[in-house]
Amino acid sequence: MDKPTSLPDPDIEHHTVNHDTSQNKAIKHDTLFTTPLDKAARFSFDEQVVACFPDMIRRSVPGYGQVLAMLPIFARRHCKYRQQNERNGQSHRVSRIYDLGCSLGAASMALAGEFAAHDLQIKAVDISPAMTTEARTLLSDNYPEHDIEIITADIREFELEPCDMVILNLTLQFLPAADRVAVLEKIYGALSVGGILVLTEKTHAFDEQSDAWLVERYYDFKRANGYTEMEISGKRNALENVLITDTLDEHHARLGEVGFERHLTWFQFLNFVSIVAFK
Ligand SMILES: C[S@@+](CC[C@H](N)C(=O)[O-])C[C@H]1O[C@@H](n2cnc3c(N)ncnc32)[C@H](O)[C@@H]1O
Ligand SMILES: O=C(O)C(=O)C[C@]1(C(=O)O)C=C[C@@H](O)C=C1
Repeated sequence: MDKPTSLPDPDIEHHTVNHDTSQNKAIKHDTLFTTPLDKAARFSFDEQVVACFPDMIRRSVPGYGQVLAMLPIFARRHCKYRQQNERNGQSHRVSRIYDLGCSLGAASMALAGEFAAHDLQIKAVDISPAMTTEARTLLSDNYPEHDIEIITADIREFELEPCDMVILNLTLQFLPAADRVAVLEKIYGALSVGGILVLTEKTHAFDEQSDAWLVERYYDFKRANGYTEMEISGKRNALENVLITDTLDEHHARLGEVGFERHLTWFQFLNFVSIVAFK
């Protein structure tokens, strides 16, 4: 029997793959780590990663599609059209949402797909020009009527306007540990009362044995999605000191420290978690 190349993920087709095929671009299969690489080579969000990113993230992040699918559901409850927006010379009220570390804009697309164009203003920010160039094309091709701005910037230096929802989907883990509090403080300061931060991260467990079990089952997940031993170890090396995980407790402690009174883990799949923090 043929081995499956990926585990089924009920929501993923709708939220990522379709958007790429809509512009008749074949999604490149992730083959980045199929050949031995220089051990010192670091993972970076460059053109090569951009070309296969939808396939890579779908096969590498357990629950990615489910998390994206819940974003518009959370937005309906927490975005109350609080921000004033100028468009076509007219002023009206919208909900402002930030997608920080947007990559190809999958979270923004999940939101745009479930909201009328005039209800949302989305600002999607990423430090990688390769990502934002492609995201701009994808978003404008798929949602030409929506108010979505794709910005190339470092979220550590980027100023946030008042907003109702902030998404940090697998982004905080790529910031130097020392910079994480300041970014979360800025987000807390920009959110309106009633607004939310959705923080999704890869984590490690404090207890070594539990962590070893989670990591091994995560590699099993990758194997089941068609990755070879060489690909798994090549990516692990490349991500070392680039993707730096915290424990779930550290995330909650930090959210409390910056001012969020209530924050809860609403999703966990192996070592990947998503937290919602309420202002
Ligand atoms: C795993 S990807 C995020 C996936 C994306 N949020 C999604 O839902 O598909 C991490 C992204 O964070 C971006 N990033 C890393 N450091 C950043 C920074 N300081 N400022 C802005 N973006 C950053 C990377 O360029 C990369 O595109
Ligand atoms: O492949 C891994 O080990 C991962 O941790 C997956 C992960 C992530 O969590 O951000 C790492 C890099 C790519 O951006 C896509 C996903």
